[in-house]
Amino acid sequence: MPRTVRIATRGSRLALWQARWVAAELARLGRGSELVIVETQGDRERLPFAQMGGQGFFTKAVQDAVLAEQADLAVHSFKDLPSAGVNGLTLAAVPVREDARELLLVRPEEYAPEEGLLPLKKGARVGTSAVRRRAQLEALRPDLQVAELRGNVPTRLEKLRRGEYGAILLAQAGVHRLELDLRGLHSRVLEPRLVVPAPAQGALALEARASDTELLELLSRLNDPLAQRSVAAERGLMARLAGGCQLALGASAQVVGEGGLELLAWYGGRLYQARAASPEAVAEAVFGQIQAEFPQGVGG
Ligand SMILES: NCc1[nH]cc(CCC(=O)O)c1CC(=O)O
Repeated sequence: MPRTVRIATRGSRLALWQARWVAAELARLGRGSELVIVETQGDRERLPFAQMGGQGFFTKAVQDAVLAEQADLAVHSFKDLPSAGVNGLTLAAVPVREDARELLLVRPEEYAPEEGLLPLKKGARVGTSAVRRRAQLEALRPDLQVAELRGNVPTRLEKLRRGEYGAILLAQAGVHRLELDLRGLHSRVLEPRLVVPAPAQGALALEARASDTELLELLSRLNDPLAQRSVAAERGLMARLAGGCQLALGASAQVVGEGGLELLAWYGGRLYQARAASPEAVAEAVFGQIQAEFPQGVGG
């Protein structure tokens, strides 16, 4: 009998949904699993992200559980994972990706389809905690009042329903996976050219110990090459800009033609785009464009 795989995950509804999805995929491959729930710094502290020190608030404790052999497999929202790898762990698979696009949810009284770029009344109060979302919203619609919003996906929706915000901007993937009830709200999925999603948004990262060859071999069967290549391009750009989720960077890659990649990025108030044959080449091409635009240096 092969051993049961212990899956380390955060305890949020979305994280549990994702871990259970991986458990179901493992069951499909004939392997049993159990969940090991880990509380992370991001679950304990409710500070705005910009005020939290370090990186990997949502991922480090989950990785530590695998390194300490309290679990075998870490399941993360890929976009929460810092670019720097962790010694002893390997990215084992990037499964089929959910919709990577952003979703704007609007209360009826703030909805204004005729307002153009975003269907929001002038001066609407929009909730988000991501520096990237704030920067892109302010660039698109300087009239908006962007307000800090923390909490898990269902909590954010609850705060919108209570009227604390006129609208919120979040990942379509989380709302989709949790099948949240959006009745009574206007919802608009935003194309990447309008609001560029975070690198790796909608993708999962499956990490295991580098020494666990038996599990790495099993997990490789959950890898989706299209998801892996698009994420590699987006994160390749993020790594070159030396940033984590605190960086106001949007990046969205598409596999085009015969395995080529197109990468769209938003950084410092403008859009960039390139096509190339590999994730590394397309990340390098867009990085070059950004460097040319910011000769004093980028990142930080
Ligand atoms: N930082 C929180 C986070 N991490 C992953 C997701 C959504 C799911 C995903 O992108 O895969 C979210 C919520 C959000 O941004 O709305």
